[in-house]
Amino acid sequence: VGLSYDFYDFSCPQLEIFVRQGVASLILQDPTIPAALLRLMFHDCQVQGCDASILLDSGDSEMGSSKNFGIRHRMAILMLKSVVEAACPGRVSCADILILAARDAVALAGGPNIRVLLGRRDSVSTSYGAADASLPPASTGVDMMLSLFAAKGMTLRESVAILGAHTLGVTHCSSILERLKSQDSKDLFLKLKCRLGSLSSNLSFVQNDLTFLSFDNHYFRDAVEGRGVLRIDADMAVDPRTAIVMRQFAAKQEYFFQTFSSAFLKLSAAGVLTGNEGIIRRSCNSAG
Ligand code: HEM
Ligand SMILES: [Ca+2]
Ligand SMILES: [Ca+2]
Repeated sequence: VGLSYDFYDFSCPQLEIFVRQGVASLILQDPTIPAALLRLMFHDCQVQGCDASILLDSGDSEMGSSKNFGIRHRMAILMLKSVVEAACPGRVSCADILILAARDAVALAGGPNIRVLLGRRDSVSTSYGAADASLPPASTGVDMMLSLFAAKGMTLRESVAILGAHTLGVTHCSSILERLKSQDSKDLFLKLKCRLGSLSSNLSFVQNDLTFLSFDNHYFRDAVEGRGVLRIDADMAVDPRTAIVMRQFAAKQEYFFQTFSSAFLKLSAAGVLTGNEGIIRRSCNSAG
């Protein structure tokens, strides 16, 4: 696809060190940063590929889509870019910095150390309509999830593994209103956590798993025991296609880590701009 492991070996040999150290120092200020960076990567890659389109601040910004509710810390990438830009001016794309930051977020939160391909270029434009059409709604079920990730070349187990990203971070109660209103007893624990009254508040939230600051396989253990937070988390534990894989990941963290790593590579390489396509933005929030 035009991506390679050694893309910046000559043009910016210290790149991976800059990003790793930058993410590490951000985590000292806010331990929930890894969750934000990992979701940011998914929401970038899902809309016209991993091209840093989510960072553009034009009037028509992707952030205007309600599907991007809860996206945090886009500024972190702008900060990392300014560190990189000081040493390697005009040479490193925002899209690659975003992928490296997400990869480092996973590793620094205790997950696998994923080797990623580099050489992506940044988009010159985007639209919030594109984001609205391509991002999955909070109510996504197993069928839609599987076709979404099959389109990225993922196998069934890779699709289940990439959802293991929900081992990090939080879900706002306003994102699970359907489950909070249902009469189903399996949704009771969420009602207790969100407490009626503040249901639609943007301020109340639940942890995605018991260890929401650590990248581990607790997400799968929780889901298998009926404590999945989002509909997709809960449904994957009972759908016969995905339930077996969920139980395997719950039992064996190393197997989850390996499968997550190959899924991450596929997500981060799908539909990217390379070569002379796109540009290298000087500042990540504007196409210049
Ligand atoms: C069908 C697929 C998916 C759906 C429907 C989905 C949906 C959601 C929703 C609704 C939230 C909560 C937002 C909020 O209320 O603040 C969330 C959080 C999150 N998602 Fe997903 N997601 C999906 C796949 C993914 C993937 C593939 C990744 C990463 C590779 C990911 C990473 C995250 C993370 C880390 C959070 C926590 C964010 C934070 O704490 O700031 N998700 N997801
Ligand atoms: Ca994008
Ligand atoms: Ca966890």
